[in-house]
Amino acid sequence: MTGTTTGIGFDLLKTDGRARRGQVKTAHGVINTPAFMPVGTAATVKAMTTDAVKSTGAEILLGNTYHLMLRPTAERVAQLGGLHRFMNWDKPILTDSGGFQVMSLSDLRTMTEEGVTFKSHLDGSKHHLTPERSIQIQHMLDSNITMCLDECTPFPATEAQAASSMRLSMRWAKRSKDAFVERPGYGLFGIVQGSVYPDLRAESVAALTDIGFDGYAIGGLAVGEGQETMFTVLDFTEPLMVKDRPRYLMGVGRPSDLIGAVRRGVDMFDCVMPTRSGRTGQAFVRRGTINIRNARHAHDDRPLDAECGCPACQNHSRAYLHHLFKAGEMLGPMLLTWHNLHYYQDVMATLRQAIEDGRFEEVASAMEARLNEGDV
Ligand SMILES: C=CCOC(=O)Nc1nc2cc3[nH]c(NC)nc3cc2c(=O)[nH]1
Ligand SMILES: [Zn+2]
Repeated sequence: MTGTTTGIGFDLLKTDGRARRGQVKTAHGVINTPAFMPVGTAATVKAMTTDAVKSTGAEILLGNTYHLMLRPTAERVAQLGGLHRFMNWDKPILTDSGGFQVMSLSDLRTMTEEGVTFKSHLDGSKHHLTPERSIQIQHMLDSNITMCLDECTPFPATEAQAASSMRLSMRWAKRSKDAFVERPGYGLFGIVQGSVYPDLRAESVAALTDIGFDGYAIGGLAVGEGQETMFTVLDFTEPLMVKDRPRYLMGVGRPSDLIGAVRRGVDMFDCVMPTRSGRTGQAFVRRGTINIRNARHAHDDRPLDAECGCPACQNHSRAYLHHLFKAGEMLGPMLLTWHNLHYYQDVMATLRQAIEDGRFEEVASAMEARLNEGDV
């Protein structure tokens, strides 16, 4: 393959159908895949200490370039030794390029061939984000896995809109690659775009593969298209992707999304669902979801999930968690966040083991059936 970077190692240990069991090797340690990455937006996984995050089984965190460039700035984090030291997380970190969050969080932004100009949602200050600047920021953060600056094509988009958006992202991918400083144990991922159009997705995969990246993310999904469409796009995109590099599906998802995407050959995931919804009182459990604020939990002495080894399920009842949320106690969001992240890691560990044992389909379909049992 032309121009392959060698920063990040990837071993494909076993496959079972299209499901893959592998290991991503970085300067800060190994990531067992399929892997779920908790989102650590502003150098913190909200409501969790880094020890707590480690106890859930997470082996890699996601940091957000957009937030960190605005506050405390990449220069400050670099001055303090990089993001690992700044937040006391010594395992791998993946940072996003900022593109997606600029479009979803900032106001008054303009996109040009050069990059994106926007005003901070914090203080209205003006900022420019180009592929070169995004790569430089992620380098200053000492990110193990850097993401190209891309444009997440909005959904829905016409084929013409999706084509021009994807082709801009491909030009930015080349500029990102040219700006990236190669280091052993550090890598750069390209991002496949093309919306729901097979020819555009194929063109994007070919363009990125030709440039050569340590891994390939699948962007432009989990943007309102729905699970069925997302899986259809994976069905015609994944077979075109090289097998010896990790695949990363951004912004995904609920447990059923994770299971279906692992079945279709995805290795890495990130999503705010377990943390964000944990803070609002929604717990993900093996049989579906529980909204702990619902009155029916007020006197329920059972744990959220009897099979869960997390502190919330080991030490507390649903009634107690219900009380904490009703009382607005900060321990409520902490415990539900902890539970959700622990459960998400249990889902990934179960899928990894199932692939190793050659029982993926049996295990995955049993998990999917339980998720629909309801009456949790
Ligand atoms: C986070 C890793 C690096 O991301 C980027 O630098 N760019 C990028 N982020 C995305 C994030 C997404 N979240 C969802 N749903 C919640 N869909 C997403 C799609 C994209 C995308 O197409 N590009
Ligand atoms: Zn639990």
